[in-house]
Amino acid sequence: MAARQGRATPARARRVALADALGGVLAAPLTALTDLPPFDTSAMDGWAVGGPGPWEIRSGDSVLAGHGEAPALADGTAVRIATGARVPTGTTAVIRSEHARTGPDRERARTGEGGGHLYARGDVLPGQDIRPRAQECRTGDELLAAGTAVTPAVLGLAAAAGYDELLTVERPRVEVLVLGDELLTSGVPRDGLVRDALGPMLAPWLRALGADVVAVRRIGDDAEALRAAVTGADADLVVTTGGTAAGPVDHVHPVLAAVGAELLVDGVGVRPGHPMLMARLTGPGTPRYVVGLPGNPLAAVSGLLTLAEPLLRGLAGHPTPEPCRVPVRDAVQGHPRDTRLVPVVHRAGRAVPLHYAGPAMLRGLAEADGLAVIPPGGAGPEDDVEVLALPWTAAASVPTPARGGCFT
Ligand SMILES: Nc1nc2c(c(=O)[nH]1)N[C@H]1C(S)=C(S)[C@@H](COP(=O)(O)OP(=O)(O)OC[C@H]3O[C@@H](n4cnc5c(N)ncnc54)[C@H](O)[C@@H]3O)O[C@H]1N2
Ligand code: MOO
Repeated sequence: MAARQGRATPARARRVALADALGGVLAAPLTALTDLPPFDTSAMDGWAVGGPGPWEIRSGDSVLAGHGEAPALADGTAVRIATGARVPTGTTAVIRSEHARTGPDRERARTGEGGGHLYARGDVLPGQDIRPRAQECRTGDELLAAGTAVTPAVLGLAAAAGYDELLTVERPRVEVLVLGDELLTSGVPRDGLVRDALGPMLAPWLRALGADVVAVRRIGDDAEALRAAVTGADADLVVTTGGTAAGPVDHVHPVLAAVGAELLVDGVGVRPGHPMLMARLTGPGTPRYVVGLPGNPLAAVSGLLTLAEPLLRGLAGHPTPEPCRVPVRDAVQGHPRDTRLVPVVHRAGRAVPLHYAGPAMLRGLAEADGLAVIPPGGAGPEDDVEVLALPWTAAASVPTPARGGCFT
């Protein structure tokens, strides 16, 4: 549902300099602005030759990379050429320096004129060591599809193909509203107050998911302040933390009802995180979304991975990744009706469940590289389970074709 909503929302595109495009997503196909190579190019340092040898060496002349077009090469002649240089018209092959020898011409030697002839040490095949123009692509060829993630390699290809800027999907703008009167922003817990663990965690996490986090605001348990923050946010997505349950100061549901938001998800069968929600705010412009994360920190992460991440992925134009399935090393207790998410770490091709996986705990998660999806009733040793990757480990994971799983 979250992924579908994200994909259905029209993406905004913007032009960015190559140097600023890393990590973005192509908003349009990357088509070649040039043939590649743009001209017939020597692949080796050596000799450009015309026709069959031996060849008379064109003296006083070398064809270098980056130079304009050299004079045409007549049949039976050769000229020194460097790797990357444009081969002169009339060139039928390039011979590497180590595959040729030069010999003074008898007549020139006799007259003391110098110069000489070039002899191949082996067979010379027509076209050898010439990279023909457009070998890699022709102008207008589609090199990469819209939706491709901009990696360092994509930047290199785009530059080679003539781009100074790329059209990328604008990063979804996200505001984070951290709710709760009991939260401290520094020091150790005291007098019933606890440290805000979500503010410091969510902004970088959301950035790693491709979001532009425009603000992290701390709001007490104050319905009016929450209403003002939700309606006044200049963002595609507002992520709230805490206040999703039905306690006396849990204001998320009443505020969403008061502002006429449409609840798309109102609680899920997953532990921790069952009170998570997603809503759409209607109004002028593109739809804005609210994802309400429960206050318990691991419950918040559960909502982050299962609601906010797929929504953001859709809004940012990222394709949906293939699910990873990995065998669990140890039995994992399940919930009788709901799915459980359990922090795991990959060891020797197995997902090892970690301790300290309670809804209010981050100790297991901080050591984890994924969250295993444990079906109702639990999983036995060696059962294959889906593992949700964490953004900082997802980049390092590779699919294993045999089982379709992912191992870091
Ligand atoms: N009667 C019921 N009570 C609760 C239920 C239920 O089904 N019936 N569900 C529980 C579950 S499960 C969760 S999860 C929480 C969700 O509650 P809220 O989203 O309303 O969150 P809060 O009440 O605001 O906080 C819960 C807990 O988390 C701590 N918290 C909140 N924000 C932060 C933060 N930024 N950093 C660290 N810790 C935070 C807060 O102090 C509370 O301890 O509801 C249960 N109750
Ligand atoms: O959903 Mo609660 O997250 O079980 O802690």
